[in-house]
Amino acid sequence: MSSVFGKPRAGSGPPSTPLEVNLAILGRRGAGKSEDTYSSEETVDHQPVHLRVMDTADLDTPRNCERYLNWAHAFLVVYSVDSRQSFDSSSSYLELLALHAKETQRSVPALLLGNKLDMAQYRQVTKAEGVALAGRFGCLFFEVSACLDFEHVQHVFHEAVREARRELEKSPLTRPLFISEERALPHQAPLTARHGLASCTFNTLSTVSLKEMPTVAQAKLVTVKSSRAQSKRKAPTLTLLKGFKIF
Ligand SMILES: Nc1nc2c(ncn2[C@@H]2O[C@H](COP(=O)(O)OP(=O)(O)OP(=O)(O)O)[C@@H](O)[C@H]2O)c(=O)[nH]1
Repeated sequence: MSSVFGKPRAGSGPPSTPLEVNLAILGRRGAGKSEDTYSSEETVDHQPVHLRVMDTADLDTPRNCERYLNWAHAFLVVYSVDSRQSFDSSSSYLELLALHAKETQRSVPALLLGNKLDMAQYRQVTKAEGVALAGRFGCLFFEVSACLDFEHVQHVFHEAVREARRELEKSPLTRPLFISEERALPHQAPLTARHGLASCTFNTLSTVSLKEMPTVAQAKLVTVKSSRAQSKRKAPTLTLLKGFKIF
């Protein structure tokens, strides 16, 4: 799989052109996903990758799913190994993704991730259960500790990129839909991208419409931001995304 990366492909432009990958992180609140939308320049198997990560913040079940279903090239479904509820939710997300794939005839890879492995003494979900759930939906499975194991978390993100890329190569003409419109709630000022990606702004989203994804120069990446999320971002939590050095 890794040999695919870093090699120029017919019709794919110069090798230095970053591969653009949208990754949506799904899961019940508290699973350790963090909560925000980020961009990051990564190198995966010697190839530059412009990775956009949309972290969602559903309370317990999937909601307002259109914002990521048609946007993502890959999904990371996260639960916490010390939370049975979060595991049950991850099952709902995988079912949702499977249904969407069936309806749209578009296969988008999903990876199942059991987080908080450092809390294994409080496990409510066995590794075998994670493996079985992933097997049911045909996705890769990992257990990690976002707090303690940066390398492994990075590996998971890179695996997601590889999976996304493989699908993109299979059907390069199938471009994902893109959430293009937003209407910020009054009194909530837009947040600017931490890494200065001019094409991204992070605002509160109240309405969405879907279009074909524009080129990156035109792109305006938005996500749902709750006021809770905005206040949370100041909290010094150790999270998956922080572990991934997107900050
Ligand atoms: N022990 C442990 N705690 C973690 C780990 N990852 C995240 N946490 C903690 O779990 C709590 C929830 O993390 P968040 O990143 O807010 O989880 P979330 O899934 O985004 O949840 P919401 O923000 O509520 O949507 C925080 O206190 C984190 O510090 C981990 O690997 N191990």
